[in-house]
Amino acid sequence: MELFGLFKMQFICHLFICYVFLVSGLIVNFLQLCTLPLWCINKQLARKVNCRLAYCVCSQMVALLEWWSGTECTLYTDPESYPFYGKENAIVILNHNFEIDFLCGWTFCERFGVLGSSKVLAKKELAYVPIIGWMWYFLEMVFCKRKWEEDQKTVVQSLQQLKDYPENFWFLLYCEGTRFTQKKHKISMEVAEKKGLPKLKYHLLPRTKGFCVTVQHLRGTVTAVYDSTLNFRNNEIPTLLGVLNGKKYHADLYVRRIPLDSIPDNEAECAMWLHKLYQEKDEFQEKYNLTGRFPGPTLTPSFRPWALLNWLFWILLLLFPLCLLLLQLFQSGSTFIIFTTVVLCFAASLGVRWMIGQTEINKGSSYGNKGGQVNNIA
Ligand SMILES: CC/C=C\C/C=C\C/C=C\C/C=C\C/C=C\C/C=C\CCC(=O)SCCNC(=O)CCNC(=O)[C@H](O)C(C)(C)COP(=O)(O)OP(=O)(O)OC[C@H]1O[C@@H](n2cnc3c(N)ncnc32)[C@H](O)[C@@H]1OP(=O)(O)O
Ligand SMILES: CCCCCCCCCCCCCCCCCC(=O)OC[C@@H](O)COP(=O)(O)O
Repeated sequence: MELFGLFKMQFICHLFICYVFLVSGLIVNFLQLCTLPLWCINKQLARKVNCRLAYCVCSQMVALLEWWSGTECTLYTDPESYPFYGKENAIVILNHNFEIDFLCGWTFCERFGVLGSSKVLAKKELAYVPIIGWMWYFLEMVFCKRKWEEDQKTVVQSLQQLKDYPENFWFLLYCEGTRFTQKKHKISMEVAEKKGLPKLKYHLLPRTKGFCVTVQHLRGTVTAVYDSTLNFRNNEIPTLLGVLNGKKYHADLYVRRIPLDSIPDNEAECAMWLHKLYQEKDEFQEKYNLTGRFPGPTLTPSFRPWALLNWLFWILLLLFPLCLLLLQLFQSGSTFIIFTTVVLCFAASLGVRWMIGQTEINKGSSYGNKGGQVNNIA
C-alpha cells in the first residue's frame, strides 16, 4: 500500500479531521444563531447568509469524499437536460440503499453550485444531530415523523415557506422512506402484492404521500423532477468510515430530468405515476447489474476548488489554537489538566462516532419493518 494511503488510515488523522469538523461546525451553528435578529430585518439576506454558512459545513464532507478518499462520482444524463442542472429549482428522487448516498448527492450539489441551499424531507430524529441537524433548522429543512396524520400540516407549512426562497435549491425525497434492508424489502413487497402492484427487486415500495404533497405545493416553484438512480461499481458497499479511512469508491448516478408539468396533480394519479417511476428505476438497476453501466452518455461536471479551499481554511484556522493548547498542556505538567483533556477528547470522539452511526444501515430505524394498513390501488 502506498504511504499516503497508510497515512489516511491513521487514527490521529481521523481525530484531527473530526476536531476540525466539530469545532468549525459548532462555530457555524453559533453564527447561524447570531443571524436570528437578521430574519426579522431582512429575511432573504438571512437565508442567503445561512446558505453560505451551511456550505462551510457540508463542503467539508464533500472534500473528504472527493479529495481525501478520491471517490469518483460519474453522472449519466442526456445532454439536453444538463444545462438546466443548478439553474432551476428541482425535486430530486433518489434510491436509498447506500450509507453514503446523501454524500454523493451533496457532491453533485457542490458541482452544480446548490450545496448550501439543498434541502431534504428528513426524519425528525436528524434535527437533533449536533451540527448537521442544528444547521438544517436554519436552512428551513422539511422534517417529518413519518406519521402522516401528524406530518401533513407541518410538511405543507414548510413547503409553503420555500415558495420565495432566494437561491436555487434541490429538494431531495427518498420516497422509499427508509434504507433498504432485506427484511424491509420483503415486507414492502407483501404490501405491493396486497395493493396489486408489480414487485420491485432493488427498491422498497415508494411512500407516495410526501411526493404528491411536494408536487402540489411546489408547483410554480420547482420546474422539474430529477429522477436519480445511484449505484456503485464492482458491488462496492461504501461507508462513511471507509471514506474517513481514505477508501476510494466509484459511484454512478443516472439522472433523468422530467418537467413538472408532465406529472399529474391529482393525488391518486400522482401516486400511480410514482409507482411507475420506481418500476422503471428497478429496470435501470437490473440493466446496471448486467452491463455495469446506466443508459446514455456520461457528462460528469468537473471538480470545483471551493470545497477543498474551505476545508483548508478551517484546518489552518483551527490548527494554531490546537498547537497552542497542546503546548500549554504539556508545559503545565498538571496531571489533572492532562487527564481532563484526554477525557474530553475521548468524549468528543465518542460523539463523532455516534454521529457517523446515524449513517449506518445496521443502526437504522424499525420504520418499514411492519406492513400497516393497505388499500388496493392498482
Ligand atoms: C444532477 C444531479 C441530480 C441529483 C443529485 C442527487 C441528490 C442531491 C440532492 C439533494 C441533496 C440534499 C440533501 C441531502 C442531505 C442529507 C440527506 C440525509 C438524510 C435524510 C433522509 C431521511 O430522513 S429519509 C426519511 C424521511 N423521509 C421520507 O420518509 C420521505 C418519503 N416518505 C413519505 O413521503 C411519506 O409519505 C411521509 C413521510 C410523508 C409519511 O409517512 P407515513 O408512513 O406516515 O405515511 P404513508 O401514508 O406514506 O404510509 C402509509 C402508506 O404506505 C403503505 N405501507 C405500509 N407499510 C408499508 C411498507 N412497509 N412499505 C411500503 N408501503 C407501506 C400503506 O399501505 C399506506 O398506503 P397508502 O396507499 O394509503 O398511501
Ligand atoms: C470532514 C468530515 C468529518 C467527518 C466526521 C463526522 C461526520 C459525521 C456526520 C454525520 C452526518 C449525519 C447526518 C447525515 C444524514 C444521513 C442519514 C441518513 O441516511 O438517514 C437515514 C434516513 O434517511 C432513513 O433512516 P432509517 O429509517 O433507514 O433509519
